[in-house]
Order: sequence, then C-alpha cells, then structure tokens
Amino acid sequence: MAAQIYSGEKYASRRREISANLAKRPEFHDSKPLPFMTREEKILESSRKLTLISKHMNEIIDPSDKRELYHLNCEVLGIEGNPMALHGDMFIPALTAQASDEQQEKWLSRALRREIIGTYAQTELGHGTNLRKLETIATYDVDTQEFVLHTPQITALKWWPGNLGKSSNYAVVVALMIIKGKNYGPQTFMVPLRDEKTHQPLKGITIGDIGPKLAYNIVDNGFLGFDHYRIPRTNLLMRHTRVEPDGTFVKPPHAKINYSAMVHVRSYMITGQAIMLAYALTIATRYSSVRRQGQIDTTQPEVKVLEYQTQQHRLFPSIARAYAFVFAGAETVRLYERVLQEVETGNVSLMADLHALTSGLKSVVTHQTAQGIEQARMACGGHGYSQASYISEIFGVAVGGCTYEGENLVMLQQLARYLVKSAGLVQAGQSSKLGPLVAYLGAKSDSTSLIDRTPTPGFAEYVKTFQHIARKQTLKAAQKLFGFMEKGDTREVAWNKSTVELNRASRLHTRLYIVEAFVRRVEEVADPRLKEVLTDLLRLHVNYELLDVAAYALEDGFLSSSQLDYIREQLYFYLAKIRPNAVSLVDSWEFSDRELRSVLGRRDGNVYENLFAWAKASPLNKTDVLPSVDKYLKPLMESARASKL
Ligand SMILES: CCCCCCCCCC/C=C\C/C=C/C(=O)SCCNC(=O)CCNC(=O)[C@H](O)C(C)(C)COP(=O)(O)OP(=O)(O)OC[C@H]1O[C@@H](n2cnc3c(N)ncnc32)[C@H](O)[C@@H]1OP(=O)(O)O
Ligand SMILES: Cc1cc2nc3c(=O)[nH]c(=O)nc-3n(C[C@H](O)[C@H](O)[C@H](O)COP(=O)(O)OP(=O)(O)OC[C@H]3O[C@@H](n4cnc5c(N)ncnc54)[C@H](O)[C@@H]3O)c2cc1C
Repeated sequence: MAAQIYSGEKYASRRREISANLAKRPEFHDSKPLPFMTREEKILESSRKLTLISKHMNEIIDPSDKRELYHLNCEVLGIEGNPMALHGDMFIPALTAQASDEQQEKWLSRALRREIIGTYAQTELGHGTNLRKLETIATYDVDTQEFVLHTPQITALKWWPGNLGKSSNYAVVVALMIIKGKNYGPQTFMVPLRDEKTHQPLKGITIGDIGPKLAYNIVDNGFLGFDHYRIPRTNLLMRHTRVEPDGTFVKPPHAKINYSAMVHVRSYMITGQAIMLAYALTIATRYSSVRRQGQIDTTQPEVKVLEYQTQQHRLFPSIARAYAFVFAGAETVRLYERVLQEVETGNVSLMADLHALTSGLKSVVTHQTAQGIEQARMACGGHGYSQASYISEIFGVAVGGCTYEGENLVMLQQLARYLVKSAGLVQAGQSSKLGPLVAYLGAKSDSTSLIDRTPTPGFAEYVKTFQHIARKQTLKAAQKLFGFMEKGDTREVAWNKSTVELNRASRLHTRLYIVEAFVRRVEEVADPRLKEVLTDLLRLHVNYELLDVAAYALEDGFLSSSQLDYIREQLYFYLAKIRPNAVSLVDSWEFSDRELRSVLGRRDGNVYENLFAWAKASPLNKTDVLPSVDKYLKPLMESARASKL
C-alpha cells in the first residue's frame, strides 16, 4: 500500500531506508519535544539540524531527488518550517523557471550549494491577492542602467514572505516595473538584502520578523522596505521577460509566466496537505484503537472508541480523502513538470489548464484537510487538545494553506473563469473545443442517475452523477453571470453578483476531479488484495462525497430520495467494512514516530505511559514551586488568611 501512496515501490522503500538511517543518528533527532521549546529555541534547534543536513545529506539521500529531500526534511526538521523553507519551496523554483541561463549560472548554482539563502517576497502589508496593485516600485534609470526599488508608503512594505525576516540574504522580489513613466505590471527581481559576510541589512533596506503566528513559527515570516535601493538592470529575471539597456521591454510568451513560483507550490502542496491530513488521522485512528470508553454490549467490557459508528464516520471519510488527495497530488506534480518542460520550448498552451486545476485543487484540498485535521483532534477527546497530540500544530500549519498561495475563495474564482469560458463554448455549440478536464461539460446527462438502478452500480454511475451535478452548477452559474450582463451590468459587477454560485461550481468541478483521480488509480492496481481494500475506501469516498453534495442532484430529480437512502446505507456498510483495516490504512503511510512528533499517536500504543512521561518532562514540572507562586500566589493567600484573622 505504501507503494500506492508514494507512487511506486522505489520511493516507498527509499523512505524506509532514509528513516532507518536517521534512526541511527541521534544528532538528527529533536533534542527535546518541540512544544517545550520557545520560538527562539526552535529556530536555533532547526538551524542546528539544517547544518547537519547540509553536511551529511549525501550520505543519506540522493540530493537531486526532491521527494527524498522532502522526506528527510519531514523526519528531521518537521512541519513547523525551517530557516531555509522558502529557499527550496520558492526561491530556487523561481530562479529555475525565470532566471536566464547566465543568471542561473550566477545565482542558482550558489543557491543550490547553499552559499546564499533566499526567499520569495511578493505580498505586501496592503496587498496580497491583487498583484496588479502591489505598491513596491522598480523604476528603471536608463542613465545608470539600474532599477530603483522603493517603498513609497507603509502599505507597500513587503509583509509575510517566509524566512525573509532573519534568515535570508537574498530575495526574489515582485515589484511593479516602471520604465519611462509606463507601468509594466508585477515583475520579478533578484535582490541582495544582507551583507554576505556580516548578514547585516544592506543600506537602503529595512527588514525584520513580523512576529508569532497561529503556527509555522520556526519560519521567520518577514517585512521589507526599500529606500531608493538600486540594483543592476540585469537583476530583472530575464528568462522570458527582458528589458534592454535603453529601456525597451521585451514581452514574455505568456502574460502570467512570472507567476510560476506560485504555480510550483500550488502543484506540490496538494501532496503536502495529504500528508498532513494523514498525520492527524494516523494519530487519531491509532489512539482510537487504544482508547476504551463505554460499552456497546452492556454484558461486555468497554469498547475501543473506534468501534463507535460516529467515530468511524468522523475519521474514515477523511482517511479516504487523504488517499484521494495524494493520488490527485501525484497527477498535478506530473502535469506541472510537463508544463515546465513545455514552457522551456516556448509552448505555453497548457499553462491555463494547470492554473485552473491547481487553483481549484489547492482551495478544496486545503479546506477539507483543515476540516479533517480538526475532526481528528476532536476524535481524541481531551487528549487531542493537549499539545502532546501535536494535532493542533498540524492543524495550524495545514490551515495556512487556505490563505497562502492565493486565498481560497479568490483561487476558486480563477478556476471559475476557466469554467465560464468552457460554458460559453458549450452554449455556442462548440463543445468539441473543450479541453479534456472539462469535456464532460459538453456531454448530455442521462435523465436520472443509475445508482441503485443496476445490480451493483460501478464507479461509472457515481462519476456520471458527479459530472451531472458539476455540469448543472457550472452552466447555471455561468447563466446567472451572463444574465446580469444582458441586463446591463458590467462584467465585473455581474461577476461579483454571481461569485458564490461560481465558486460552488469550482468546488463541484474539483471534487469531481478528485473522485476521478481516485478511480483512475484504483483501476491501475494489479494486486487483488490491495485492490479490494482500495476499492472499499473508494466506495466509502464516493458515497460520502455524494451525500455531501446530494442537494444539487435532488433538486432536479436526478437522484431520488430512495437512491439517497441507498447511498446512506452504502456509506454505513463501508464504514463497518473498513473498520478492521483502518489502522493498517493509516500505518501504510509509514510515518515514523520521529516524523509524527505525537505522544498520542506513537506506534507502540502505550498512550498513558507516554503521556505521563511527557507531562512529567514539561518545563513547568522542573520545580515543585514556581517563582510565580512565591512572588504572587503565596502572598495573595497569606494576606487573605491574615485578613480573616
Ligand atoms: C511533497 C512535496 C510537498 C511540498 C509542499 C510545499 C509546501 C510549501 C509551503 C510553503 C509555505 C508558504 C509559502 C507561501 C508563499 C506565498 O504565499 S507567495 C504569495 C502567493 N500569492 C498569491 O498566490 C496571490 C494570489 N493572486 C494571484 O495569483 C493573482 O493576483 C490572480 C491570479 C488572483 C490575478 O492575477 P492578475 O495578474 O491580477 O490577473 P488578471 O490580469 O486579472 O488576469 C487573469 C488571467 O490570468 C490568468 N492567470 C492568472 N494566473 C495565472 C497563472 N499562474 N498561469 C496561467 N494563467 C494565469 C487567469 O487564468 C486569467 O485568465 P483569463 O483568460 O483572463 O481568464
Ligand atoms: C503562512 C503564510 C505564509 C506566507 N508566505 C508568503 C511568502 O513566502 N511570500 C509571500 O509573498 N507571501 C506569503 N504569504 C502571503 C499570502 O500569500 C497572502 O496572505 C495571500 O495570498 C492572501 O492575500 P491577502 O493576505 O492580501 O488576503 P486578502 O486578499 O486581503 O483577503 C482578505 C479577504 O478578502 C477576500 N478577497 C480578496 N480579494 C477578493 C476578490 N477579488 N474577490 C472576492 N474576495 C476577495 C478574500 O477571499 C478574503 O476573504 C504567506 C501567508 C501565510 C498565511
């Protein structure tokens, strides 16, 4: 099963080897539990381990293999980030996709060798979503052939970029490029921030950390201001866009080609989110198979809480989603790598499809992941609320994905633009022009769903039902938009009046895609035992997801209430059928205890002993009497006692 999750036996077994190797190297392990450390201690500890990784990486992994590096980072550094997180996640991808060969020789090679540390500085105090209204400006000075970076007002301060505050000495900065008074929109520049020897900020740079956040606090998200700060013309990233010495602008082959670092993260983060969801479910499912509370049969001992149907309903659909997301994530990464290669040859034809797909997936997956993690926390009762479970940290890190790389409701609209165009083609009788991701929009629905109308409905009946729902909602939302426009609204006003419906269409389209990705993967599985378990999980998934969106199919009679009853019964049947395999389904992700960092979710199942040992190690228990008691509580009690006398 691990080979299914990790797209092949090779990487699955490499993960095991890497974990086993690390188990023998105590210097790579957390020196104490992360929840017992201050933010400063965590950053120090993470930097220590980062240095070890840089020194010994070649003994443990193939550093050219992104997935091996990712696993090494998960084991050693964990999810709370590290001082070079953005260096790998965005700085290197931005240089790879946007720097010219010459620029890559100068900077990318140094970045890869970790001679310099960089980040991606785009968002500002006043603007994150609307990139065209960023306020940092890069004005070209023809005389000196330099760009002058400037922060004209407080809202123009860069704000949020990861590792900008304290760790990075370079950044790929996004600024509005002005040449001879003309605004050429957001462009990307390579900008030195700190002296390479002293790490002091360079003259003209104001820089620092933005303070603690909900989670992800090892990362020093930062602020950055420029005071007429000059960089050479050749620091504009010029793989696709160029500015000649005389200020002539040479257009890229696609207007949004400079957004590639964002698309990179959106493509990879689907897998990252699946893994965080699986972390939380591993913890909660293991704990639920140890925790005993209450009885189902009063003549029998107390049961494991995993026997309760409500507990299964709380956890198993999310287990199915974690599988579905990791399968969909593997597809987005493949498409991203393909598009990256094609763009190199000047073919930008798939950029719009990739953007639409990743915008929808990023939004739906992060939202459902956060929901699933929070349910997993609640499924652990009181102990879920303790940081010993580590689920609150997993939640905090994962839920950030709803905001970063494009606020979810905004990114759903990006997909909606693509769907509306596709609906326009259908309306114009040009369905043959629809791309493969939206070809279903041009098909005709059956009059009713065939679920429960054939002896054993296959996945095709479910897929058709999801298609019907997504098609109906897309065409309806587009019609709403077109209707407002016909009545005289501008497109923008009409769009704003239709966005709740448009975003619904985007979610339904994306959920259909996720179901299809799951079906595609299960169809490929050859081993019959594995296929049976995955088929059960897929059946749970399609029934659960369909129930969740059934209102759309009930309202036009595509599904009847008796079919809905059938779907509910199927759901309950598969909850029970999956129960014996539930622990194996989470164990198949093969997370080591070190990677999971959860006292509650350890493989040994000794929950109570482990919790007690953890509590005893809490910094508050170092002394029996705290200074706060000596200083305040004792005098308070003493004076209360004295006044009573
Ligand atoms: C196993 C591995 C696991 C790895 C896990 C990795 C986890 C990493 C964790 C890192 C943590 C945090 C990092 C966070 C980083 C950041 O957040 S960086 C900042 C991100 N910011 C955003 O995402 C901003 C969102 N806003 C936008 O993207 C744009 O403003 C928006 C797209 C909303 C609009 O852009 P405009 O330029 O204003 O667009 P407009 O002129 O209206 O044109 C729209 C038009 O353009 C098309 N378009 C937009 N983007 C793209 C694109 N990227 N590719 C192709 N086409 C694009 C869009 O479809 C429209 O086309 P149309 O034809 O006109 O409809
Ligand atoms: C953990 C974390 C890490 C980050 N790392 C980085 C980084 O490394 N580099 C970097 O540059 N940035 C980074 N960011 C910033 C992040 O990319 C932005 O916060 C994000 O893109 C959202 O933009 P915003 O903050 O401007 O939200 P806003 O756009 O202000 O959103 C506020 C609300 O307005 C709504 N809204 C906005 N526009 C529209 C619209 N057109 N239609 C309808 N509703 C709208 C949103 O849906 C939301 O409800 C990070 C953020 C976080 C939380």
